[in-house]
Amino acid sequence: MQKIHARQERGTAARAAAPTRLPTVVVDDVHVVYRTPRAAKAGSGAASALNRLLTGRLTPTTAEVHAVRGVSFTAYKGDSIGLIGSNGSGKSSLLAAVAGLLPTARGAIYTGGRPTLLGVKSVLMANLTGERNVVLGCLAMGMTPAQARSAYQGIVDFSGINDKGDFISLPMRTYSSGMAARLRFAIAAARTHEVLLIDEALATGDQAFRRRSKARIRQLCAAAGTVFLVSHNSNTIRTTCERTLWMESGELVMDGPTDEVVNRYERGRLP
Ligand SMILES: Nc1ncnc2c1ncn2[C@@H]1O[C@H](COP(=O)(O)OP(=O)(O)OP(=O)(O)O)[C@@H](O)[C@H]1O
Repeated sequence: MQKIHARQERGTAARAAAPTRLPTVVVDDVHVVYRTPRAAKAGSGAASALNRLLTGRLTPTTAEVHAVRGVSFTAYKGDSIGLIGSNGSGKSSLLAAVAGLLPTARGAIYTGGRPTLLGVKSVLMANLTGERNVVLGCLAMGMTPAQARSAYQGIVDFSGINDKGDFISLPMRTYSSGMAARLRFAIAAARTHEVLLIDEALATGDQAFRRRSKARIRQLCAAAGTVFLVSHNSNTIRTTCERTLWMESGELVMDGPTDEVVNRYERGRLP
């Protein structure tokens, strides 16, 4: 993945001019295609499937899913961008491609900083305690051990994990999916990110946590970066994002001010 090197305007003329918006992510005609091996269809009954397994005569073919189809947009520093669309429309695939975790079949993605993807599926270590995961997460984000120690209590408080007992000293596998999502978000939100990509991580939190995370996202945007938020909750998108991208069948069907885009989406009206 290439990087954008934002031009530093230093001249007097540049200072006098209207402030330029710095691009942080440029997505240019991007396509994402999954290729998954699958057994050939010949004979769909249980007997022939068993026969193929026993004889080892499985004929592999490749299934292709064209998840993202020619998407282009530019995100700027300070943008908070919602990503909406029906199930399977390609939102998570697009975010994973922006994060550099999925290759693009065609097109290019340029980012001005290292993107951080925070998703419901991103892994914390299930057998380690919440406490250990907080420290490891901080170190993984580039903090020094001393910085991790000083960030620790703030992260635990923000996550609300210990509100009803000492859960932070229990292994992560004992957490509900909502608790794990809250801890993941609290760890990621402990430092500013040039580009933060959040995939449904807020949806599982309770009211109080959602309020805290929305406020934190606004701070993160103001502090420096660009935040992308995938959510099926229109209200979360409305209160968190100023701009929204609407995807359907892998294509970007609308990109504009959140109210405009979400209103149309809720009425099911493609532009
Ligand atoms: N690992 C994978 N292998 C093959 N196909 C995949 C894979 N992940 C996603 N897909 C397919 O890519 C398409 C887009 O999926 P994606 O998860 O990006 O959509 P989404 O808009 O995030 O969906 P949702 O709102 O349900 O989370 C779907 O058809 C899905 O089946």
